[in-house]
Amino acid sequence: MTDAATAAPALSFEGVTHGYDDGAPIVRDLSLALAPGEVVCLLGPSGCGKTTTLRLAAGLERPWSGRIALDGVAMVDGDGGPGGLFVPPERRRVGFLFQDFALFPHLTVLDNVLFGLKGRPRKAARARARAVLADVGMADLARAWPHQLSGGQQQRVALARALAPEPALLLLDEPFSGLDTGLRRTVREQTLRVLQDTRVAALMVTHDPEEAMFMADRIALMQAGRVVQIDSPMQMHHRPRSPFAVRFFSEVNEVTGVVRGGGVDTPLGFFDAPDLPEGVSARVLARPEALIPTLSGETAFGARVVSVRPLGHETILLLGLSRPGAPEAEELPLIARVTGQPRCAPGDIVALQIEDSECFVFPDDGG
Ligand SMILES: Nc1ncnc2c1ncn2[C@@H]1O[C@H](COP(=O)(O)OP(=O)(O)OP(=O)(O)O)[C@@H](O)[C@H]1O
Repeated sequence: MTDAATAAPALSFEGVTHGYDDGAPIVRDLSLALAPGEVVCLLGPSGCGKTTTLRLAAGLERPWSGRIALDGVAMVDGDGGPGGLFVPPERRRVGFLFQDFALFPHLTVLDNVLFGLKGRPRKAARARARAVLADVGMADLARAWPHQLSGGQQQRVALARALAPEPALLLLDEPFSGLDTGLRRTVREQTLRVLQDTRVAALMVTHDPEEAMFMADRIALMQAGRVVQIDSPMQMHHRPRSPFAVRFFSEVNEVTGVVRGGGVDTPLGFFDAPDLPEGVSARVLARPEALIPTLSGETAFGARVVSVRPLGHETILLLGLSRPGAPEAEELPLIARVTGQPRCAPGDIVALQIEDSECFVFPDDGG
């Protein structure tokens, strides 16, 4: 067995519930465990409780109930009452990286990193600060002031400062959202490399599915205070467990039908549904890339091209699926995403083929 399989989790939440003031709970009975060195992204819509979860791990909030442990050592246990265990933030070995970096403007890069190393012998602290600045590729700028640095460089210094005290866990809250698109990609890659090199476990909040897919060993998808699915990015993509998990990652086409003969017949064709009982209503979610339009192909479905939106290496097609004899106003609107630039134009009729591996069938329970 590997170390990761035998060691205590770097962070664990067991049945943690928390809210603010007397309001409804924001985090609900949440359980989650990060293996040593693992990067987990908390992903979910605005207000679902991601930042609250991070603040609970940091000790900035005391939960109403549940247990939180770092490296197997309890930090919080109990119902939040005076008798329960609660280790304050400064006594948890946790580093933070938040979106506005907040470097101290009156301290040099080196002194910013040294700030987190107070209490260590001076010489050892300087050696550690220089080593961690080298890890993030900022050794040459140790004497610079924050205002002399680009946004990406400032972010790397903030990362060095967070990692300098050798935290057991790094907490990142939307750390790249203040950066513009090109820089964000570069800083994201550098940050991931540093996390992998230092093997620190990290819990990162993001609302950007692409960022979570890129950064995470596992994605914890949150909805209304609960983790509704936790899986690797690939599992999340190939085996979404709910309509919510499909919809959160992209726009989707949705059609419904009733299960008959082991499958469901819909306007987009017949889909196998071996796990659903006969006679129940089912909902099929087809990602835009599941719809493959061709100008000449043989298919049961003809769709009218409503608009063509080139995105560079991909094109989004808005289509209208007609039923024989039905007026245009009753067309079913569909969205397709194709690689490159198709040769069709608005008004063309295209034949649609459906790629089943990008379609998912769920019971239609209104969710
Ligand atoms: N200090 C607070 N006092 C009262 N309510 C709060 C406080 N902090 C957060 N909330 C509420 O808790 C809910 C969840 O907030 P939280 O910041 O955890 O969500 P989030 O998923 O991180 O959202 P976002 O992506 O918008 O940052 C929101 O409705 C928010 O208004």
